[in-house]
Amino acid sequence: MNAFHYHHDQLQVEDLPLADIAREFGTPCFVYSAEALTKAFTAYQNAFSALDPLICYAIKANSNLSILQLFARLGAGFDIVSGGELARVLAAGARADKIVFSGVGKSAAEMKMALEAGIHCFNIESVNELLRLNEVAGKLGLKAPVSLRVNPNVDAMTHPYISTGLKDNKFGIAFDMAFDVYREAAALPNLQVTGIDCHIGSQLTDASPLVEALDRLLALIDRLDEAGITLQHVDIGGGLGIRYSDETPPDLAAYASQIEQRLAGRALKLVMEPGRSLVGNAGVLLTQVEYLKLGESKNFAVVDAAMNDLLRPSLYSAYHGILPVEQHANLSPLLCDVVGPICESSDFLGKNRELAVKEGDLLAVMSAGAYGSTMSSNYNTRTRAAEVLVSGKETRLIRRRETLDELLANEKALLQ
Ligand SMILES: Cc1ncc(COP(=O)(O)O)c(C=O)c1O
Ligand SMILES: N[C@@H](CCCC[NH3+])C(=O)O
Repeated sequence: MNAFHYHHDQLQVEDLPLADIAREFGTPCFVYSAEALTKAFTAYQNAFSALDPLICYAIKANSNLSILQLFARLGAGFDIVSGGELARVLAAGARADKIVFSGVGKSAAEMKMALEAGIHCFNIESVNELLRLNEVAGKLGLKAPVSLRVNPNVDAMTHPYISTGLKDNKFGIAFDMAFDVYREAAALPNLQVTGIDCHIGSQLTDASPLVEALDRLLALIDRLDEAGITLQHVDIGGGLGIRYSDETPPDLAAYASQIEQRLAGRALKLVMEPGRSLVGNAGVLLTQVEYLKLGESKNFAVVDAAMNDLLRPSLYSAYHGILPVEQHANLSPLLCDVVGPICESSDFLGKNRELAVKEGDLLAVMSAGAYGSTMSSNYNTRTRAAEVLVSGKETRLIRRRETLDELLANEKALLQ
């Protein structure tokens, strides 16, 4: 059964009505199912078990410390993109040697932090980054483990803003330049070349571009091997999509078997960086209808969550299902846009939805576990939402709702 399901007319998470959570913790509030998170992670472990991969959860999707801790306990490694994310995973109890560090703009200070922590490897995205890391490692008297993030120029066939593996994207080292950059890396004294990496985009609903990218990497790995540069791991990134409405995400077992076939007989450790597919459908954003506003050409359900809580609809015109927490059989549905209180026309969570709701009702914005709370902001001086983790009937507040005092503190202290 889906972790979020109706029991009679009540939408529940696991064994608990979402209405109970709203009553206890208020709205807007992110609610996550521990069971759904666990199932998503173990599905990866099971599908790829023959390869014994290092599954590095990409924490940009959801970096709540309790969620990181849950994954760490299941054996996850982590993919990070900043010193802040490094601090988070270490605070959650991650093993440093299971951390990979991606991103195009690593500062010297971030490199130092990660070197001192002893991470698994740096995914290097440019020649100048390579030179900087060599210098930073040299000053510390350390050798930095590196893998080059290669841009394979493969079309991920996803939204242009979240496509990362094409020539025009800022990410990775161009495929045709990669061989020479590897030779440069191998000649630098404070680096140890250990692997290769790519990540071509997010919310992929077809796995074939991922497999095509791997084929390109394997050809390069063979060429490097002939030149005396032998890699120990191949990191195939993340990117597997989830169902937001009617998409059919790639089948994990079928994807795993294609990877398995390609890695058979090779002494290469598999590393992966899934984000969305581990957390996306394990969370919802719970919100309350403040007003129903009936207009001439449009109706609106004005709710207490907004684009500052969940930016995806505004940023990518992304679709998220919106379900009433209590179903009313005798209420006629209203065709409306579900909008927040923010002063932007792009502040919507859903458009043209048929909802049988009245003021004061609760709504669940579905599939909000990934890129929800992590992309939230304080726009319009709105405090960040609470986050609650549910297991069976048990709730755990895993992030307190931000207070206005906390929000103002950094400025108040400097008032003249
Ligand atoms: C380098 C890197 N790895 C992994 C991910 C995780 O991707 P996804 O959430 O699509 O699995 C991202 C985000 O797209 C990324 O930029
Ligand atoms: N933030 C995006 C995905 C980008 C992934 C980061 N590389 C989303 O909500 O879909």
